[in-house]
Amino acid sequence: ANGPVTLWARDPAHADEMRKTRENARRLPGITLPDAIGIATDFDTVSPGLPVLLAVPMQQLRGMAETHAAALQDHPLVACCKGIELKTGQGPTAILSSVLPGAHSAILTGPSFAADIARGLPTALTLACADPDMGETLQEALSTPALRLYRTTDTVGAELGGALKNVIAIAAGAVMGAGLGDSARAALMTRGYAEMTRLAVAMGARPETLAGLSGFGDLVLTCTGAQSRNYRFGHALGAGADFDPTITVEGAATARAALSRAHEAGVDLPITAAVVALLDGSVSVLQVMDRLLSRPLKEE
Ligand SMILES: NC(=O)C1=CN([C@@H]2O[C@H](COP(=O)(O)OP(=O)(O)OC[C@H]3O[C@@H](n4cnc5c(N)ncnc54)[C@H](O)[C@@H]3O)[C@@H](O)[C@H]2O)C=CC1
Ligand SMILES: O=C(CO)COP(=O)(O)O
Repeated sequence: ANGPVTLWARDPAHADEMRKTRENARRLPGITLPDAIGIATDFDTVSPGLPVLLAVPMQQLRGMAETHAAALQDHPLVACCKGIELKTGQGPTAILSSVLPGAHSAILTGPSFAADIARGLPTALTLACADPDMGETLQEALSTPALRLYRTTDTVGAELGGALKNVIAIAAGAVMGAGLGDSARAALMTRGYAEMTRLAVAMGARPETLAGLSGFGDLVLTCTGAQSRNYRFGHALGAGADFDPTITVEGAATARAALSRAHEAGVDLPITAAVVALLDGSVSVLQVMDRLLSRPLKEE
């Protein structure tokens, strides 16, 4: 809507197909790419200074940034991924700073299914950037009449909200897949939100960021929206059904990464620990629920 925009793809055959059909049939079927979107396989065709949005899975962000470091360093960088890197415990903006020292980076996160945004449906997101001036510039450049961006300088809070809600969404899906009911899901979402806030605040986040779009907002969407891959993956786990292993499910690696960060910080994450146990296959959903329900009674 604010074009022109260049869509970069690493696979030349896929880029050619999208140029011919004006559709990304593999990732976004049924949406015609607007004329203002050009398709490139060469990063160098993007004019220096224009923001680059990095929409790759979390565990691939470092490798992608390293491969294209020379081309990326002249651009403001906006990470669109949600998660914590398994091998370092870092979030997207810390990864970009470590690969590209001196790079200006931000994170775009919040409740949004790509297919909804592509259809022009109303959506509100969080743009987090430590540099307030750059945050304001990006907020204006990326907002459209249907896509409303709120800004914050709390990158830690925005990143952790987006990362941790995926873990809780797996748990919510598992509860529903196992037939434990809407009330159980509501309990899990609420205690999950407490857990997300506990870890994020221990990592330096502001609690009000977690209460915003990037935390609470995205938790609600992902734990209730059938489009969510994390929710659907959890649902399959709970129902004992198969799930296509090629689908990106960010919460799986992030659950493990969050748990090790929580251990270091001395923070208790019972739901995240339960998700990791489920992923390991060491317990069933019913055993996990029994464990959670039999914890000592305490104040809310
Ligand atoms: N799909 C959605 O509705 C939303 C996705 N996100 C986040 O965006 C991130 C990406 O998700 P999706 O685009 O949905 O995943 P996806 O799996 O559908 O697509 C990821 C794309 O990245 C490419 N890719 C993977 N590794 C790469 C590498 N090393 N170098 C270059 N390209 C690489 C893949 O070929 C693919 O085109 C995730 O962290 C997700 O949580 C955030 C909000 C909404
Ligand atoms: O982050 C998302 C919605 O805000 C997309 O969720 P999934 O990755 O679970 O599909």
